[in-house]
Amino acid sequence: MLLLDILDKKRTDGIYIIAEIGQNHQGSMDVAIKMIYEAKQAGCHCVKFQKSNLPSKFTRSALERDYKSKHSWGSTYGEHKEFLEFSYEQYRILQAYSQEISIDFTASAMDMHSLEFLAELKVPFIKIGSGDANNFPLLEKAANLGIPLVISTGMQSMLTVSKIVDIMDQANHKKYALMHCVSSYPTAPKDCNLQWISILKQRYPHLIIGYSGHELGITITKAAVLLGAKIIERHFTLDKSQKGSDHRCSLEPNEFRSLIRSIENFRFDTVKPEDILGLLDGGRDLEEALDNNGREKCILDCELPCRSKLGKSLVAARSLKKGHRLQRADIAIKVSEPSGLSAENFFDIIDKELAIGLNEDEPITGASMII
Ligand SMILES: CC(=O)N[C@H](C=O)[C@@H](O)[C@H](O)[C@H](O)COP(=O)(O)O
Ligand SMILES: C=C(OP(=O)(O)O)C(=O)O
Repeated sequence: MLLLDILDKKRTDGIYIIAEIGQNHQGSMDVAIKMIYEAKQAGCHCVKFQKSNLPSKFTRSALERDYKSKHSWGSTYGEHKEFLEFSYEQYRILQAYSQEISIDFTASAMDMHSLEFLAELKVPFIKIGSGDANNFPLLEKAANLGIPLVISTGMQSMLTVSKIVDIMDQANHKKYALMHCVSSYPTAPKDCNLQWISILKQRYPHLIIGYSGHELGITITKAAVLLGAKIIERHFTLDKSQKGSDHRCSLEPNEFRSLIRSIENFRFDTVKPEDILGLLDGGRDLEEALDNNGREKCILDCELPCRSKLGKSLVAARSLKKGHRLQRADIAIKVSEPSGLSAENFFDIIDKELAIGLNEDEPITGASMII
């Protein structure tokens, strides 16, 4: 399998292409099957879905909040997500069809239950999306399962990235890649910060670095490959004009085909940014995408809406009394409404004493604890 060969450094010439079907299937198995077929025809190596167990990923109030958007499939966010979620049985059908036509099949594990389910399905690798890159217990568990991982780093600081690497090291897990990603839909060229691919490569020369892009078009993704990204993930759609948050920044089958054809014709390893502009005949957009203004990887302003909608918080895993000292099992990591302390603080609050009682799913904030 190409991805494993890339992770094992047995192949330095191939680029692994993931078609992120995500929730672009509109809740329809027929559409999902057609998308898998089209992704295979376009030359993609893998189709990827997003698996959530809704009460594990979201607090009750996050599921109950109104979701008024032209992209909404329900009146609450929970109804919307329920409409787009395939069952375990449906996943098995999609996996079997992918096997039949020889395309890799996987999903992002968006909570512990989904991680366990995907491990049971024996997918070739599990994706950890940007929303869970700071979900350290999920990363620990995934690493300890020994399954190859592809971990996105959107909405995260460099400090969080270094913690991800520490967690993988502690578990002695070596089969994983980090994806440069900006969680803004679509990402404006000036926010793409493609040079962070080079920075990740310099900082972690032993790791495979990839790119999960949300920009419009394919030129910036081609530049990511020239900068050394070995795994490419783009959202896939049959028609960009459809209802749904991700269609606009997705690629249609012909665009994927054209991206893959270009990548196959690249005959260089890593190219200097100044040469990429000439090679790709790039204009202003590419220039902006390649310029990170000397910035260290950080959480970008354009990512704040996504972080506030889908970023994970620390919440009470069960009802807890005032005065209780927090233990690992007391803390769950969920999308919470309102939000609590950001998930990357998980280890910092263990053993802290609660200043107030908390009900299950209530956010844990600075004010919840005696410091
Ligand atoms: C951060 C993250 O999970 N992002 C995912 C992957 O890129 C997206 O596909 C979201 O699931 C999608 O944009 C959510 O849209 P809505 O809120 O309309 O269901
Ligand atoms: C959120 C996801 O991806 P990314 O962060 O790479 O966009 C995902 O794969 O579910």
